[in-house]
Amino acid sequence: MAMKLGLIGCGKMATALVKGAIQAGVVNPSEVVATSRSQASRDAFAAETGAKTSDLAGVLATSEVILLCPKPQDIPAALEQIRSVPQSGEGALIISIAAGVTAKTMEDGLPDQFRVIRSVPNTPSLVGCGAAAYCLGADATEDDAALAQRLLGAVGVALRVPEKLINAVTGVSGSGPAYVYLLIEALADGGVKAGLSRADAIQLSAQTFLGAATMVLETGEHPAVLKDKVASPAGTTIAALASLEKNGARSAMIQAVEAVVQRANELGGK
Ligand SMILES: NC(=O)C1=CN([C@@H]2O[C@H](COP(=O)(O)OP(=O)(O)OC[C@H]3O[C@@H](n4cnc5c(N)ncnc54)[C@H](OP(=O)(O)O)[C@@H]3O)[C@@H](O)[C@H]2O)C=CC1
Ligand SMILES: O=C(O)[C@@H]1CCC=N1
Repeated sequence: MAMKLGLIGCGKMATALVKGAIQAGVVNPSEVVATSRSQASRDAFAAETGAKTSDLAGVLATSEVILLCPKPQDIPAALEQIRSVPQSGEGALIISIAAGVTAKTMEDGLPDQFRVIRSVPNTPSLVGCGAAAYCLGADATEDDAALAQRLLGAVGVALRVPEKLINAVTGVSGSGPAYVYLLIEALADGGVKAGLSRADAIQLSAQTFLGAATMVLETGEHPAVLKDKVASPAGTTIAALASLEKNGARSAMIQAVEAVVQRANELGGK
């Protein structure tokens, strides 16, 4: 069953989610209606997805589920605009994707008839490989949770977590693709330094990340066990691992997640 999906804000993350959901068959473009601050963004979204666009009132009037997708700093204005539209009927489920912004902030800023789910998707949703989590606001129902699970789960893995862990999710999987792109590029740089062409190095590097990630997910083995299977005694890999440890690779990643949690807390007003 397709869902009547609305979007408030249709930038990069919204486009990735909706295109992924359309490809997965959980959303039909003819039942998606989006609004954004600028006409240019609305036009770009319609061209990318085949969805309709409208003003905010049109989105609110026709949608069962609304993805709220402005930047965290733009959420207060978006909530104010929603409040200024005369409401009738039972209201929709609002699924926010804004980093750091709490469910309570959204509930306090929305008319009473809206229910809220707070989520953290990521851009690989575009290719059906998303990693997302969500939590329920005070008035969201189990049916609402099932809807969020169906939408986010159609484009990858979707976990339900308590809200206190949502910023940690942002640190691992919401922002995570950016760290992985940096690592893919860096590994390819190493290959180029050792003589590979840029194109070959990027392909080998990206495929290595894909293969290693697939091994973790499909074998269920702990990453440390899989790592040990690559590292021969007195071999090449252990020399590289020693170099990575010496240069703080592991602690750099842990600190990256901590930095996200701190920034998300700031964006959430903590
Ligand atoms: N990018 C990512 O990987 C992820 C992003 N997020 C979250 O997703 C949200 C969007 O991020 P991203 O897609 O990267 O950002 P973008 O800037 O690409 O998209 C934000 C969109 O919101 C629109 N917008 C701003 N204010 C309003 C408003 N009042 N009413 C309607 N539309 C509005 C903007 O409109 P216009 O272009 O017309 O000015 C723009 O289209 C953020 O809150 C971010 O924290 C979460 C997980 C991952
Ligand atoms: O960088 C950001 O703030 C957003 C949230 C998670 C990924 N991108």
